[in-house]
Amino acid sequence: MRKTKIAVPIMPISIAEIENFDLKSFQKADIIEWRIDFMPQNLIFEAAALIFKKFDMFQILLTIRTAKEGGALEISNQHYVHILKELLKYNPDFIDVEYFSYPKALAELSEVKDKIVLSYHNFSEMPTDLTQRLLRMNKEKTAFVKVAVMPQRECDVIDLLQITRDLTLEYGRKFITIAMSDLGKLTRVSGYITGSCWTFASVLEASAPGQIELDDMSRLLDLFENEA
Ligand SMILES: O=C1C[C@@](O)(C(=O)O)C[C@@H](O)[C@@H]1O
Repeated sequence: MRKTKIAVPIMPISIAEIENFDLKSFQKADIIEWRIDFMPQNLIFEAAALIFKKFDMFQILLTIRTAKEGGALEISNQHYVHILKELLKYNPDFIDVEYFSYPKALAELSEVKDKIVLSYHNFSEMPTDLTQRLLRMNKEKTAFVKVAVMPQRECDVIDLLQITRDLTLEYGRKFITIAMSDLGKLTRVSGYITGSCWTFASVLEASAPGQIELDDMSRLLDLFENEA
């Protein structure tokens, strides 16, 4: 039984693109991450009805990756929370909330704290205060805490592996940590060692540097996590 869940981001920019997704391509995924930030805002709620219907056999993570954290959308706190609150009617399994960029959002979504993946993304570096950030996020007692950072050197990757293991031993399996780019690829398949409980893999296109294609990811996790 695989330990690490595989999340696959989808980034449709039109209704037709949603209708054309081939579900067979996603069979090995556990979670579908809808990257809402790619969808034209006037189509978000029409798209939601289609996505929750089409991917009803998967767990669904809602993510608005804002421009503040490497995403495609400039958005106010009020609008960020409004969209996420409106989409609650589809009963998503998980909701990504950018903790440091939208500090008011968590309190405004507190009724669904058990669905929240509290997140932090840094596409420039692995910040020296990452452990402090993770500890601060952990205190909010959300379902998961997720960071995706950009390593500049090998020791950044090794440090992230160690930080993840240490926090998991101390606070339990609730951390999702990723070092992006090719340099960081090891962190995407090391959950069996570090305790990082999800990984993100790609179908058709990657939503971040270093993502491994879903079929390869599935084979790698089977190799690392399933008893011979
Ligand atoms: O936070 C993450 C992780 C990610 O950035 C990655 O590196 O695979 C991909 C994003 O879509 C997702 O929201």
